[in-house]
Amino acid sequence: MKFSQLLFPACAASALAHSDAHNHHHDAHRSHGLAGVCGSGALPLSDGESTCGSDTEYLAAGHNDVFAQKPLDGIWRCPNGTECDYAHKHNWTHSSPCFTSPTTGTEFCVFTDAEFAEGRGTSFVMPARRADYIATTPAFVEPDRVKGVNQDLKRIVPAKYDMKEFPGKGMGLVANTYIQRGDLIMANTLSLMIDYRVFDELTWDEYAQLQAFAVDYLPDAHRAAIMNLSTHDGGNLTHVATVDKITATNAFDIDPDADDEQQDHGFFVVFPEIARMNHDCRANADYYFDHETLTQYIHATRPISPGEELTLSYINPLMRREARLRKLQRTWGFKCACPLCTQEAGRAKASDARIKQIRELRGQFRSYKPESLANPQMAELFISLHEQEKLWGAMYEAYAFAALEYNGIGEPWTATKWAQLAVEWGIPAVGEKDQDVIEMQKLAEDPWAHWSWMLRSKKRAGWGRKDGEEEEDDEY
Ligand SMILES: C[S@@+](CC[C@H](N)C(=O)[O-])C[C@H]1O[C@@H](n2cnc3c(N)ncnc32)[C@H](O)[C@@H]1O
Repeated sequence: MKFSQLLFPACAASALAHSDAHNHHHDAHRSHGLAGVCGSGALPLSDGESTCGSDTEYLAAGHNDVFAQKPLDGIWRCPNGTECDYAHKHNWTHSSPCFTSPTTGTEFCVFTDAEFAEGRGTSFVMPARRADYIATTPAFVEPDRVKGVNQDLKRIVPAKYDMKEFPGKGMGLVANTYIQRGDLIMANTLSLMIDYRVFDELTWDEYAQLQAFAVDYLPDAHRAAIMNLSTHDGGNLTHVATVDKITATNAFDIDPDADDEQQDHGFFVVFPEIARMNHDCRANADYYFDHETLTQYIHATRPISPGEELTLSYINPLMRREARLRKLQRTWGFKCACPLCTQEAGRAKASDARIKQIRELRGQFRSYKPESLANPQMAELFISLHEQEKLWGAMYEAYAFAALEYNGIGEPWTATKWAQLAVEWGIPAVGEKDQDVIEMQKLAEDPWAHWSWMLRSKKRAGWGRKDGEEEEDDEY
């Protein structure tokens, strides 16, 4: 799931898993000026337009290369100094209007490629340099990678769902067939991607205009699908204000990819078909964003019967009932009436107690200090608590912790069993490129060679420590 971190010790080569705020329906209401999903720390390397060195111009290069540099002699050079001729700017159908931030001098423009993904189109609101970087991803340069992805505007395979009205919730999606756990329900390339900085650095008039242009430049059917989306509470608004309400009600927060130089600035992203899914604290589907295909994937996290509503969790599901109700009311403006939020007091209390215990246990698993109490029995309890709580989207994480705990005391076969389950449940929930999934694949392949092998035992016994050396304070 996207709300926790399955953290591996800092000493291990494995990268960290998802950030707390990774790719979810936005839970910080941008118009209230709360920090966006990715914060707004100073950048080591800012936009080319504003702080690029005077003798060097940076442009996005091939997606695996970082950036090519153009010195004054006019020869494109890759970061390693060799000449490269692939640096280019994307040929956008539209690349205006623009507004400049008075605080940082960063210029934000609308960029639309109406031909993207077989003519579905896509729009960005961000600095030119960032849009050009995104246009070097495989979704743009290898169009076959996104061929047939969007079924909603050009359907050639039957939909697994219908749209219908749900009393008190507006429209929603309902399964029209039996869907197995792990099945793909739908996928969509992004329609509108907004750099979160615009909400802090531009005025409402400016950023609302940019959003409206970005929507208006899209091909007609696509534009109509966005303009039909819910504004949550309706109202008689101008076109610009309507678009702003639509993005606020329907956008997902998405973190930058690992190669994006502007790591601190996340995105606000709209996928109109996926946005029809309503919230449930124990959702039957989960989502992840793939930066190579610029596609959001939705998979079933448990078996779903025809007639069941298809749901996503808009918030971190590991919150107490009261906290969930408050968060959904404050950010989304509705009183949660999902089965978990409306169960009778005794069961709600028991659920809250399980959630508390899950959070405590996770703290133990994430620590590799000798005093951590984590052990395989606690990991088995962790799995059971996830099952009792119906946290299907997070099961892979529970299996992964069990794999690490068993491997950590030198039980390779049980560790492999849990690692394989983590992979099997992780792929539909977070995608095959997710670092946790990759780590579990490595563990299952060779538990003895994995960084976690005997790590708990070693830490507790103080193995590998020289006399007088302090136990390092692992930072997670
Ligand atoms: C992303 S949209 C979901 C689709 C929307 N129902 C529609 O008609 O297009 C989010 C909005 O749907 C409504 N909504 C989603 N989940 C809900 C729930 N569990 N209970 C009540 N309203 C809900 C709220 O108005 C929320 O602001």
